[in-house]
Amino acid sequence: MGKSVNPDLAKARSQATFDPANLTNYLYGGPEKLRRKRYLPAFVFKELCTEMSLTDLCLIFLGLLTHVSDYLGLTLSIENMAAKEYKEEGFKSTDDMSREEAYEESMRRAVYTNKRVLQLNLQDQEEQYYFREIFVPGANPFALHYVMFKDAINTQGTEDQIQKWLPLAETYAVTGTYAQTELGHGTFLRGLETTAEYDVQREEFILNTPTITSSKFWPGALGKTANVAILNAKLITKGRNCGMQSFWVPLRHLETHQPLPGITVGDIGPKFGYHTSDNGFLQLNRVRIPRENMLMRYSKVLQDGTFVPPENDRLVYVPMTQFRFVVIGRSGWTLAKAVTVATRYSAVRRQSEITPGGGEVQILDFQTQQHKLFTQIASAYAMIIAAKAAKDLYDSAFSKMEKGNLEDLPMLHALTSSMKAFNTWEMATGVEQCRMACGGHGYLLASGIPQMYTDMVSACTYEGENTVMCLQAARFLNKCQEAANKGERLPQLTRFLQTSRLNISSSLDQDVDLNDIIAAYEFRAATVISEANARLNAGLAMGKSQSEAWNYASQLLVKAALAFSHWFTVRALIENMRGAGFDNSTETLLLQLAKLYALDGMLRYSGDFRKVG
Ligand SMILES: CCCCC/C=C\C/C=C\C/C=C\CCCCC(=O)SCCNC(=O)CCNC(=O)[C@H](O)C(C)(C)COP(=O)(O)OP(=O)(O)OC[C@H]1O[C@@H](n2cnc3c(N)ncnc32)[C@H](O)[C@@H]1OP(=O)(O)O
Ligand SMILES: Cc1cc2nc3c(=O)[nH]c(=O)nc-3n(C[C@H](O)[C@H](O)[C@H](O)COP(=O)(O)OP(=O)(O)OC[C@H]3O[C@@H](n4cnc5c(N)ncnc54)[C@H](O)[C@@H]3O)c2cc1C
Repeated sequence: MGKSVNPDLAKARSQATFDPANLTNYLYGGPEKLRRKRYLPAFVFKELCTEMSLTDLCLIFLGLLTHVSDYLGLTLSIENMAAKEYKEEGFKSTDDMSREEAYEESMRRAVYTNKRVLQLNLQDQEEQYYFREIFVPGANPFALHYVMFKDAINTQGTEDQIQKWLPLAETYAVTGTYAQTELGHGTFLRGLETTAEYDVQREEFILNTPTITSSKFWPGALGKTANVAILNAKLITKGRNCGMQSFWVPLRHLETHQPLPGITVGDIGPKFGYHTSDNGFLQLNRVRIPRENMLMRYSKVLQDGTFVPPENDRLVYVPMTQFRFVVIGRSGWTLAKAVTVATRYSAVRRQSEITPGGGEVQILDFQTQQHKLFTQIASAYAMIIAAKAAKDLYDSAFSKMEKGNLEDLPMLHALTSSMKAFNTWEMATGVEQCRMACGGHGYLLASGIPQMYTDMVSACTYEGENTVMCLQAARFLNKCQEAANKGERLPQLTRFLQTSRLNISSSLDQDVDLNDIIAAYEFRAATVISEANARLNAGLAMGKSQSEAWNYASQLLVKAALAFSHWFTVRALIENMRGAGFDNSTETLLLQLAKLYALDGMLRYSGDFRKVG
């Protein structure tokens, strides 16, 4: 039975000047990926919410036959799925639940999806994500398990450790978390106090949180869900502090789920959002783990306690860099969801008149409403497309790193740090704009937008607080500026510092040329980076130390990192829209959207652009 679509919405859709399928296929990576994305959740959702009749099964089976090559496994597993095992009483909204009930509801759904992902043998990370996102729309109690816990094993573990631990994680024989942040330190990792002291007699590490501030605090799933942690601690061996290392630490008994001896663990309490994630605390009272539990891909502790340092002590940070890419990508999709809700609402909401007596109009007809929403549609596209461009850079750099070539690590760290800050701040602002564009109904939890905000705005804090991440990127940009000042060769990504010139051909009465837009953003970034460098050097000239001069210039350094990210985003958007092979009508529209995004950015940062002429 087809759902009836609101006539205003149907009318708005009928006026499209392009075929949405072209765009959807592009965004999801092609018709095949799109079909899988649509099919899997819809199929299993049906399994959840209705009694699966034999007729249903036959229809589905017949329907699947047309894709038998892809879905044979899925089809066959449907047969054994007919059992009532997955009959649920349907989904209950968590909006009216207590935090405890909401956690349990999310846990029920997450366990269900974990089982189905295994039964359907979904190997593709994206497909797993689509699947889970439909059933556990809020914070998933297994979020850390899916991402950072497994990534840490894969990137920090030896081959033997990966062979031993990854199957346990993949089959949920263990449920993991990534425990790094402490009550006293989240940003300043060199300040972490948890220790892992090597006992050469018993070839074990003794893990200890010696002070209240050293208690692990914030890790997701620590409160109730996880029974193992990848835990970061200061390694001490032969009396020497060897810096932060990662360890596989059992937390709870695998059968009883009770905390193990020496472990005090629990939930940190209510939060602004992420209510269905049990962020917790952990205290370790001289807990012993075998030497083999240190993740030793890059650094090692030999039986006699000798520490073998990594080739680059930043490699221990790779799981954070990897997860920053996830955040960069998901920020655009989060905004895309919010602006879809707000735009649809604006097509069906009739309020006030434009022409007196002319009757109430769709609020989408107000230019102010269009400005609120179309700029956010453009921003969502920009972030999604820039994230793809950044990921391509990441993949090529990461494949070099896996062969031992670490030359791109600084660029990668700078790119992930600045883009994570830029995208999450833009996402937070954009989602809130979409909420307000829906008036009172945007304030209802039923709109879905408030939870998107309260859950996802935490991404401005976790995985590297945004200001700190901008300053990290600024370290790299400032070094490049110093090299540019000396006429030295720069990494490809920052060569514009030496070449950018302001030779804009567009004049105000012409339709702006896209190349001029890229040139303007490039020149703005080069100018702001150069100004930050000049302020730093002015601080040094005033007799300040390097660190005092850095602090003196830090506000400009943050601006430099954001201007760099903005340029990277505008360039990626325009270049990808031009080169994507769309039909004329779609390409015209997308380039119009790219111009809207870029010109809106110039208005929002008009100070920078006026200053650079
Ligand atoms: C809206 C979208 C949401 C999407 C969500 C997606 C999915 C949902 C699922 C899960 C979400 C749920 C929960 C979220 C989980 C969150 C998990 C966490 O938060 S884990 C904890 C994260 N913590 C941090 O990120 C800590 C940040 N701090 C640091 O990284 C460091 O302390 C530092 C700020 C970088 C400072 O480091 P340090 O003091 O050691 O050194 P510096 O002197 O600053 O730098 C030295 C040198 O090292 C380089 N460097 C630093 N880090 C890295 C790195 N990662 N990679 C490479 N290089 C690095 C740095 O550049 C310096 O180099 P140089 O300039 O040459 O000297
Ligand atoms: C929802 C959520 C989930 C999380 N999940 C996990 C997890 O699973 N595992 C985990 O280990 N951690 C987790 N965290 C912790 C998170 O990683 C930290 O909160 C984050 O790293 C920020 O550290 P902090 O809280 O100590 O803030 P602080 O660093 O204390 O930041 C406070 C202020 O100080 C400023 N500041 C700090 N250092 C500098 C500097 N050098 N220069 C200028 N300004 C500075 C910041 O900009 C900020 O304005 C989570 C946090 C949240 C909110």
